[in-house]
Amino acid sequence: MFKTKFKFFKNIANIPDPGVLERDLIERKIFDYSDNFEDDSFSELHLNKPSLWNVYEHANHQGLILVKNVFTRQGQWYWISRCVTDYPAPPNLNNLAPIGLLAPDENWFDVCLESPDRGSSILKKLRWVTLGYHHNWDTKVYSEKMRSPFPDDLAQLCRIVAKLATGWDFSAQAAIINYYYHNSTISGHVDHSEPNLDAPLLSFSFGDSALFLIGNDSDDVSPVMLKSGDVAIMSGPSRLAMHGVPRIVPADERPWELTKNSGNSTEKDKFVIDFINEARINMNVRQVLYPGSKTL
Ligand SMILES: O=C(O)CCC(=O)C(=O)O
Ligand SMILES: [Fe+2]
Repeated sequence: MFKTKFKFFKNIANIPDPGVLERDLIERKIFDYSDNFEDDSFSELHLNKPSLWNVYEHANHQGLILVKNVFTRQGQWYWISRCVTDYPAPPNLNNLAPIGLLAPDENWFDVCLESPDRGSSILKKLRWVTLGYHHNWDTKVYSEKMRSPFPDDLAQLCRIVAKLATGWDFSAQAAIINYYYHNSTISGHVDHSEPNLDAPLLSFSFGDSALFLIGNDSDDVSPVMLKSGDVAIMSGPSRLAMHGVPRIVPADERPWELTKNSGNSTEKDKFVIDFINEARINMNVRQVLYPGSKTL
């Protein structure tokens, strides 16, 4: 059962060797991109040339695509900074305002940077931020009344990655930014809130690694290691698979670090580096609507 495997892999002593995990990944080609995208968007979004990307499909989970080497080092830094400094700002929602730890008009990052006392008490309490159509954690139903603008840069990133890795014309309309610390987990679940369940779900990992578990049937639950810069895509037969993260694993390298940040970095940069050196960030992006629809 998923729960049994989840409990097993929660124990860091049971993390499989990298070689064992990689054995199940089958190399795939990227889709044709020659005339789809401007070269400029690759540099603006800090992406490596697609010829440098490594695309895999999981041998036991058709439609679970893993893409590596998508981002430059600058790119990892850029997206981590967006998630730490910008995306927690209103009108995006977060887990701290509903429990009174932030005012609705406050950005978690500003409070952490400017009010050290309050900041230290909420630093590692930020667990999620939602963008676009806000995920409703109680009803799991999206609503037009709970929608704010979706960031252009993230939408563009998703359009390119989905097209090249799966061939889909993806429209990013909702995202959960998940923040994890050493003992954080996300238990097994299926993401089925989106009216359009044909579109893939895109998941970007930064910072510490995650042991990700996927699979519905007892003998078929597989562990996959998600490292900083990896993109996992749940598409086709894997779109509605049960999945979760039982274990955060300290990163064995820090591909987000730039030499510029090790020396005379700003207060803001220093905060971001200190945060991500002890955390994992996951940008979990969904298309909600069918192509051509503008509202629910
Ligand atoms: O953090 C991850 O890799 C998975 C997060 C997730 O499954 C979700 O936000 O629905
Ligand atoms: Fe999920």
